[in-house]
Amino acid sequence: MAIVLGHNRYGKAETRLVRVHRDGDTHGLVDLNVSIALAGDLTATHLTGDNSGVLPTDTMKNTVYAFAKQHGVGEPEAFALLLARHFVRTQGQVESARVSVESFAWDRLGPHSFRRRGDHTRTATVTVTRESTQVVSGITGLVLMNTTASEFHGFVRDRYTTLPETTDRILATAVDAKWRHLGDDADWDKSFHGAVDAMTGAFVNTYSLSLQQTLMSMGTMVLTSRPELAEIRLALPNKHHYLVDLSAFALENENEVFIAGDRPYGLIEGTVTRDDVPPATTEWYL
Ligand SMILES: O=c1[nH]c(=O)c2[nH]c(=O)[nH]c2[nH]1
Repeated sequence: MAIVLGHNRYGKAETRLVRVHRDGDTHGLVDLNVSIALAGDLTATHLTGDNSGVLPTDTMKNTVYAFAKQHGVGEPEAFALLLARHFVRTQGQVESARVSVESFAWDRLGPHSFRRRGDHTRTATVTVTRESTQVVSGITGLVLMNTTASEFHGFVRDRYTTLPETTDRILATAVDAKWRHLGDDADWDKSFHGAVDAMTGAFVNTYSLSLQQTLMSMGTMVLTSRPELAEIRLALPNKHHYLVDLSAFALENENEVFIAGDRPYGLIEGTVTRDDVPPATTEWYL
């Protein structure tokens, strides 16, 4: 009996690419998850660990980011073809390259502001006692991004701080918010949509020096435009987008090619309150 190697392939899975196409102040946005699998003569590495025919998966990831800079990113099919043909053309030992792309759709909110398409969840929690009624409305999973108009600098530096200061970064978050109503007979739909529009508008229109500042601006806009609301609690994950260092490939990255980070993420939380209203009757945001 002989044990033999069967079908095999390898590659880099789930390279998260965000490509910003800058046309002055107006930006385009492409958000992809790219997976690459190469197959061919890979017997040696499996049988003896001879890697002379193994293009590192790390290189495949780099190629995704470098091609995004060099060629831009249009339709997912076109970008996948570009990558797959490159690996087959340049690597003689590669017989087949499979490139799979997931493309996340974003709707435009402004020249450089976007909302990720897809469902967010509207929430409502009411607490009734013999003495009181409390209505709390909210939203989760409202994903927003500004591709510029966001800076972060002047922060504390200690011996463990490596974060560079920036005057131009992506600011992205998935809004998780709850807000407390003063009464129990509002026009709930109108109030909900008004609050969401106010939050979204504040995110889009605030030139941000920190996500904390943006949080305050969102809460303030909701309370100033919705007199039926007493306070709002916001939990904003800072969905980090890391600038890809393309200098090893003699390419400049002028805030165009980003790694969409998954975790860890910053989590900025805060309550914004009107100071002339009765306090909550329960721990309303838990
Ligand atoms: O807006 C931000 N606030 C922070 O507190 C923080 N911390 C960090 O690393 N990046 C950021 N960004």
